[in-house]
Amino acid sequence: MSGHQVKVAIVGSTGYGGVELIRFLLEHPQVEIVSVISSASAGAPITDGFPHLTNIVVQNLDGVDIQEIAKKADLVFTATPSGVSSKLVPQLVEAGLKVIDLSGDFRLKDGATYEEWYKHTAPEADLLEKAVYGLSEIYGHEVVGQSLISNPGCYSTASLLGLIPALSAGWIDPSTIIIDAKSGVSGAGRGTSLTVHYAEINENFKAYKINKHQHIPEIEQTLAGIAKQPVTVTFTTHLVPMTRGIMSTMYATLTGFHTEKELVELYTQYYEGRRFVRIRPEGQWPATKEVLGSNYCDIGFSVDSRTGRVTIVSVIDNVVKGAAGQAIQNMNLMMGWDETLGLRNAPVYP
Ligand SMILES: NC(=O)C1=CN([C@@H]2O[C@H](COP(=O)(O)OP(=O)(O)OC[C@H]3O[C@@H](n4cnc5c(N)ncnc54)[C@H](OP(=O)(O)O)[C@@H]3O)[C@@H](O)[C@H]2O)C=CC1
Ligand SMILES: CC(=O)N[C@@H](CCC(=O)OP(=O)(O)O)C(=O)O
Repeated sequence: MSGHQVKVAIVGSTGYGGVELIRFLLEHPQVEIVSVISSASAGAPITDGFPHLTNIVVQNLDGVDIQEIAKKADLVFTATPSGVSSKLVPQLVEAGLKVIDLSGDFRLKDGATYEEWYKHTAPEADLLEKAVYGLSEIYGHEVVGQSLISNPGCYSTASLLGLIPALSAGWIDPSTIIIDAKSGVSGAGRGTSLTVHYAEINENFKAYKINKHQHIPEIEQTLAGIAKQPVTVTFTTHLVPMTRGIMSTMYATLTGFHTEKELVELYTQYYEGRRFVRIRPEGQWPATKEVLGSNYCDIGFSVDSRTGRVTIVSVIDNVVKGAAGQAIQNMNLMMGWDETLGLRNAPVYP
């Protein structure tokens, strides 16, 4: 497909994930955005809700009309809530479109597990089977040439990229993993709720969904595939009064004696050639601002010889590597392009 522009439509283009897709796709050399779609604001200019796009994006928002989308586009990003994607995606697939879904609806292979954690009706089993889980650095080879990609969760991306090399090498005991994760409030989407109300979150720091977060089964499913045995994790999420960024701080017992230098070498080797994962040298840990606005995941380590545990710190921008950026990375892989196309910007600093 590399000879011509791929025509892309975005369902959910009035949300944070959708608007971030637009920002990156405007710079993508192989893509033309042919339709930006909203269920609530069809017919209005996108600039009504997003004046920062004035003069950059001229399109009016289209409604959700599968046949119209199929006439215009080759590929669709569904940046829609869980429970919405499960209904839209089958129709888009049926219409012959390539689909990259940003919601949690197609990540879990077992429909009953999905229904337990998401409280929505699961998609049909054949589509769950067909959807490729697009954790790009780990399963990018499976994404190539596919037509339905399920983009990973934001917390899951930061946590899994930080854990997989050590687990895969057998260096950590899979039964001892604890993930302590924090997110900026854009992770909750653009819809207003009391949780993200300024007066509730400003100068506040709170844990939520402890042991109940919907990314737990996604993380466990993936880690079990790597460890080739069932894995359970303790997972706590927190809201931080900042706009973007996720930090997953993770703890696990080492199976043998390994130094920080060895961990740096293991991870550097594991992610060799993967531009978007950056391993910090010994004694350095990443901060969320060091990946802001970029598709990078930065990872650092500390080994505690007193306890025999390793601490792994992994950071991403939730809206980029945790959503729109990784979705575009998956489109690049799906199409057989360089995975970095449209995503080469440095983080925003300060
Ligand atoms: N924000 C983040 O950091 C991350 C988000 N995600 C996931 O990505 C998806 C989008 O998230 P985000 O952008 O933050 O969410 P937002 O709440 O900001 O946006 C949701 C979008 O979905 C659209 N929408 C809602 N209902 C429907 C419907 N019935 N039909 C069509 N479109 C609909 C809304 O458009 P309108 O109301 O105009 O119709 C809006 O554009 C979600 O599944 C989320 O869980 C995943 C990882 C990270
Ligand atoms: C801060 C915040 O609320 N973050 C969201 C992130 C999850 C998300 O975006 O939903 P998916 O399950 O589709 O990945 C949450 O914790 O539920």
